[in-house]
Amino acid sequence: MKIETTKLDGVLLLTPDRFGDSRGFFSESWNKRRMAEHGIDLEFVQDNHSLSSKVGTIRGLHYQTPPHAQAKLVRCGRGALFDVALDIRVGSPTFGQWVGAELTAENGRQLLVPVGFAHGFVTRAPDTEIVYKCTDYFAPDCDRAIAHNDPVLGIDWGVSIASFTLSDKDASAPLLADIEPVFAWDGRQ
Ligand SMILES: Cc1cn([C@H]2C[C@H](O)[C@@H](COP(=O)(O)OP(=O)(O)O[C@H]3O[C@H](C)C(=O)[C@H](O)[C@H]3O)O2)c(=O)[nH]c1=O
Repeated sequence: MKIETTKLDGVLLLTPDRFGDSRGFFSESWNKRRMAEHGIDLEFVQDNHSLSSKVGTIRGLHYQTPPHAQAKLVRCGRGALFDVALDIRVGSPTFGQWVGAELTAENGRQLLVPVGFAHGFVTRAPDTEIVYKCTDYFAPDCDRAIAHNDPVLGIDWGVSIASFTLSDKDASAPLLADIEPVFAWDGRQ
């Protein structure tokens, strides 16, 4: 397992080992005990799986508010996507900053998105499937969105396309400056 830090505290890139043979490969995509040995102690309760047919489909940026805030461990099951985590912890030295990583079925990379961060992705291949683990259950009343094209955030999705494919919710999501602040930075670097 390779674990890489990012410029955002707690947002990690994980690359599980793959054991190849003449049939293909085997990989443990999540191992609670091994992750705890690396100081990553998360209790996942829900797995999500979505298919996005078109290149340039954006889902996000989303988060759930307390008491149902979610940390997520994201990977790509088929195709390719660019996954983004955005710091929305008020008082954080990296508030409003984002990091992104290309996750593909081929590279097997995973992005760990802690509580206090919004999450979104854009597809970079047709029929891309994302699978991710969540530390709390879906709570529609706590479901929130931030505009993928907020000019202050300046997220470079890395897909040159005339128009992205978005849900109505995402097409009308508020700017970061207009959301209700619900996460506070805990002061640890
Ligand atoms: C998130 C979720 C949705 N749903 C139902 C609600 C809707 O009827 C349908 C589609 O929901 P939504 O349009 O919110 O799906 P996405 O746009 O893929 O949302 C997700 O996209 C970004 C990338 C995320 O990180 C979140 O997990 C989540 O917000 O699935 C459920 O039944 N359970 C769930 O956990």
